[in-house]
Amino acid sequence: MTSYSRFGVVGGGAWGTALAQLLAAEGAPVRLWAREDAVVTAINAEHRNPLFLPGASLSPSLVATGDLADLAACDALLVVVPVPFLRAVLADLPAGHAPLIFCSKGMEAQSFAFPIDIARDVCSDRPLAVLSGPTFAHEVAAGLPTAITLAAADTATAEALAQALARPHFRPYVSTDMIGAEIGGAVKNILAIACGIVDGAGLGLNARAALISRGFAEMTRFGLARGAQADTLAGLAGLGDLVLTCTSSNSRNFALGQGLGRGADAATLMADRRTVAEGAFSAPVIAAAARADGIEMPITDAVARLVAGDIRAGEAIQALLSRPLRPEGR
Ligand SMILES: NC(=O)C1=CN([C@@H]2O[C@H](COP(=O)(O)OP(=O)(O)OC[C@H]3O[C@@H](n4cnc5c(N)ncnc54)[C@H](O)[C@@H]3O)[C@@H](O)[C@H]2O)C=CC1
Ligand SMILES: O=C(CO)COP(=O)(O)O
Repeated sequence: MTSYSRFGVVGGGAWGTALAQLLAAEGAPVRLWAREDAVVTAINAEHRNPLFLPGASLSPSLVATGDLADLAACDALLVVVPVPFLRAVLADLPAGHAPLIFCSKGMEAQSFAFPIDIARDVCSDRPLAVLSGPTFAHEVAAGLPTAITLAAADTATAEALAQALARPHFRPYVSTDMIGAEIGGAVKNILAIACGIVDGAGLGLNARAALISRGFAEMTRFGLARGAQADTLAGLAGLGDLVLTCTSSNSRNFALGQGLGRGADAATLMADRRTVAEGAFSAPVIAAAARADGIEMPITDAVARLVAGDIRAGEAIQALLSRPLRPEGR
């Protein structure tokens, strides 16, 4: 079995930093590329990332760089760049054949591409994998128990990467369903915004449970139509992550929804934010992709219209509640 020991991480936000720390915690050398000079300096000088992962102490074996060329010698790269910026960063990667493991959760505007599709366009000669599941960055950085889906095109690659990433408290479950893992993560971000809206508007726990179930039905309809496996959507990368981020204001998507539910407008909530709420980018994209495919996604559609500022939370809730009654299986 191929083994991987020199990991590089592309992206110095909360999740890239937490994954780099996971791999470097026992002293293994890990290289992390960050876009911000302040992140590179803080990681190398103080072993911290106060911009994106405040409170976490990082291993001295984690070394940051602002130059992607410094990742050329790595034998596997975790790519943790928000999807809207992914294509540009991939185009600047040094040439090589190291596998790319995609950890971002979203769909690109216009192209309707998931990270794996973007990689096939930009750097088709590398093995590709997806790492996705219920994984708050600060918990992984703190060494708390976590399980996650690791999907690759073939079982041998998925098993080799899972073996290299596994730690006593970090358990990757192997899959060959990359599209299922990508769709689970991208759609749950949108549904976390919806659940935050319900919470912010004080609509109660019954409403939240209804949204999680009906949201999962949307995720499943969209996923199956694009070739995802039902087991993946019902697993860690789908339902598992949906439950995590629909029930905690530690989720940036949920917290954004809470603001919308309290009546703030999306533009104000989105202005000047440094951290990402991928669901806000993905909602209009996935809503449009579903519409083009004739797939009903009313919750996703409502979040897309709210984020665009076309409607306020009260109107979105009213529209969802007044939809015609229907059989549960649809
Ligand atoms: N934070 C978390 O707990 C988890 C996040 N994710 C996913 O990981 C991805 C990255 O999220 P985080 O690390 O949390 O980000 P973050 O919100 O902590 O930081 C924002 C990131 O976006 C980058 N960025 C901003 N503008 C950019 C540009 N023009 N070009 C390239 N990069 C730019 C910043 O450098 C920074 O790395 C997202 O898709 C998110 O859904 C997945 C699992 C857990
Ligand atoms: O994806 C996540 C945990 O699995 C993080 O969710 P947020 O991006 O909503 O914070």
